[in-house]
Amino acid sequence: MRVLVVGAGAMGGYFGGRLVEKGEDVTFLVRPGRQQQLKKTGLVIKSVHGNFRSPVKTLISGEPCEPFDLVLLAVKAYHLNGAIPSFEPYVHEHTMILPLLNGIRHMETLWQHFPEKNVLGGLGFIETTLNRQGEIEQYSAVHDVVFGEWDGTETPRIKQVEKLFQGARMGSRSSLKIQLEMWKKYLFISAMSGMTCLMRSSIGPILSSPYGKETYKSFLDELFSVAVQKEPRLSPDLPEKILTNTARLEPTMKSSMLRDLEKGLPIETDHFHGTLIEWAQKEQKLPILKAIYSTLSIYQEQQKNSYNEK
Ligand SMILES: NC(=O)C1=CN([C@@H]2O[C@H](COP(=O)(O)OP(=O)(O)OC[C@H]3O[C@@H](n4cnc5c(N)ncnc54)[C@H](OP(=O)(O)O)[C@@H]3O)[C@@H](O)[C@H]2O)C=CC1
Ligand SMILES: CC(C)(CO)C(=O)C(=O)O
Repeated sequence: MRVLVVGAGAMGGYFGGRLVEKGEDVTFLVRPGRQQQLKKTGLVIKSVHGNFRSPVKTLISGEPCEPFDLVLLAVKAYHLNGAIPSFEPYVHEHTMILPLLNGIRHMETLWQHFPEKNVLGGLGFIETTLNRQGEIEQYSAVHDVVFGEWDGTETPRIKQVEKLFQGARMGSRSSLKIQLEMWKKYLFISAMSGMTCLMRSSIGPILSSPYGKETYKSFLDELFSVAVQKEPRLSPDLPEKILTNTARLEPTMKSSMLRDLEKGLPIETDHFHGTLIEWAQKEQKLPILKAIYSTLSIYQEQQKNSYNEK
């Protein structure tokens, strides 16, 4: 299977790199800066599961290339609109697009540009970031990809994707409930990114702080109250379950949004928190969600201004 990884960043670089390590036919669609870096150093993964370094095939949008069988989409939500025209020419009738972005709203964006049958549902569970040298650093035990048909059916092409990932140094599984799994991760990550960025801390100290757990649960209840209107199949005990699972994480675990914020990079708060506020009913108060979104919007404005000044 010919694979195009769109976004050779923290997550795309990691999973794409693991496929290269397995010997799969992988090309990375990159912009010129990242291409230079990859040409110089190769793709470098520094991971708790073992390091890897290798030259990789890169493609700059516009260069001629046959369409791919699978597009592994791993850009940030705020880059999606810019990225779509750059990989569109390499998508044909039978190409599967597997988005690994956090959130839900990117699905609507993809359906506006591609036939629905081309787009799978997907998730990446991993804690990874790019360091100053453009190397991929991966920290905790989890490093899994989950994928499935959006309509929950079992298809031969999903079996092909299963085969692609099997034997690579990473976890992978298909899901017949990918919509629900994406919603659950969306609530989990909205809560985790919101709380870790608000409190500027990894998860352990937040949950053991005086009102940390209580605030976390109230925040999850707010997020759930909006989500369940869009996806009524979500179970009422979901906030409690997410809190329990969050408390089991390594205490040092940070959200990728906090890692980006610490580096002064843009963040996905519009995609996570802003979307939920937009989807809420007018009468829903959502005090914690609005406080977190406001806090992160201030950061976002300051980040844009400091970037413009450079
Ligand atoms: N990092 C993590 O631990 C996890 C992240 N996620 C989710 O995965 C998604 C990606 O996050 P992450 O990997 O951290 O992001 P990164 O910023 O590390 O990587 C994104 C990459 O996309 C590239 N890119 C952007 N636009 C284009 C384009 N038009 N053409 C080619 N490449 C492009 C950027 O390249 P350039 O160098 O050119 O800017 C960058 O390297 C997000 O939705 C995030 O929430 C989910 C689970 C865990
Ligand atoms: C919490 C984590 C690391 C889990 O995959 C994540 O999705 C993120 O920070 O973007």
